[in-house]
Amino acid sequence: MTTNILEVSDLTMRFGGLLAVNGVGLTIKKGQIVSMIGPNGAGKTTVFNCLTGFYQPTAGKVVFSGEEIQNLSGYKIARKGMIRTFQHVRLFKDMTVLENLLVAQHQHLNNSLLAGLFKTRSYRKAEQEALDKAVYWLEKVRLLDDANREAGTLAYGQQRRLEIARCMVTRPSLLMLDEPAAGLNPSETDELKQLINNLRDEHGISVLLIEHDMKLVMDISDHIVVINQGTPLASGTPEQVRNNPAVIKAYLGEE
Ligand SMILES: Nc1ncnc2c1ncn2[C@@H]1O[C@H](COP(=O)(O)OP(=O)(O)OP(=O)(O)O)[C@@H](O)[C@H]1O
Repeated sequence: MTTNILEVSDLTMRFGGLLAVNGVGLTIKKGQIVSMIGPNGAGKTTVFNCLTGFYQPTAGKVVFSGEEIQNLSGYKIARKGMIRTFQHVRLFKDMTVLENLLVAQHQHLNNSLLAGLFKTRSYRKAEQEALDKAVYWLEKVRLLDDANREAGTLAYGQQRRLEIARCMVTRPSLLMLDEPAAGLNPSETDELKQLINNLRDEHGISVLLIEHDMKLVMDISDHIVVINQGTPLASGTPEQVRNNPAVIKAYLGEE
């Protein structure tokens, strides 16, 4: 049995004349934290969009939990356990913090309209489980005291944590975070690092991270993939990537 949760090979995405992603490959083993780095416009978010079904890749193969998914819709891929956040926070800002987590779970529940109307026993049980899970994750991301606040009134760092909780209530096996540290101060970034490590260590989650904060990337990653102008440039451990002259020139040298 494979220990790889994700195997991507020759991933290519073309927008008209622009080759945004050109033959990218990456592998994530179960329980690994893998980061994808590269200069602005390198194609990182486009890779995310291809993996999660927002875009249909022009070419390439994506195997998730042993199954090819490159032709599936985003909805089906999410139900298989690949869940992402976005570069810019996307919460239901007029709903409360708690409601955000309940809505996320309803999108994954299989209850019929009739079961909801008549509030059957199985419906009530599912509702209670959803509530318990929301409370569990709110505690984990230190937002339980804010459960009844409108999500839009939270500080930015709290909104970022709520986004992660919203992913986690759907029980993903692969969590994909698009620049989760953007806009966070150093102590919030440190807290984020602990949270991501905890998701892996206590919940067995694999993580794919896009991030520009090099300290976070170097501290947290088991493996790093570097892309430049859509093309794979290097991959390896943080140590190997940090010392790779091509990476230093293309990316770190820009800092
Ligand atoms: N829907 C689209 N249509 C046309 N071009 C696109 C589209 N999405 C992305 N691109 C282009 O693809 C290239 C890669 O963009 P992408 O956002 O994936 O880079 P990135 O590495 O995530 O950048 P950043 O670090 O700045 O977020 C860019 O040239 C971008 O303009």
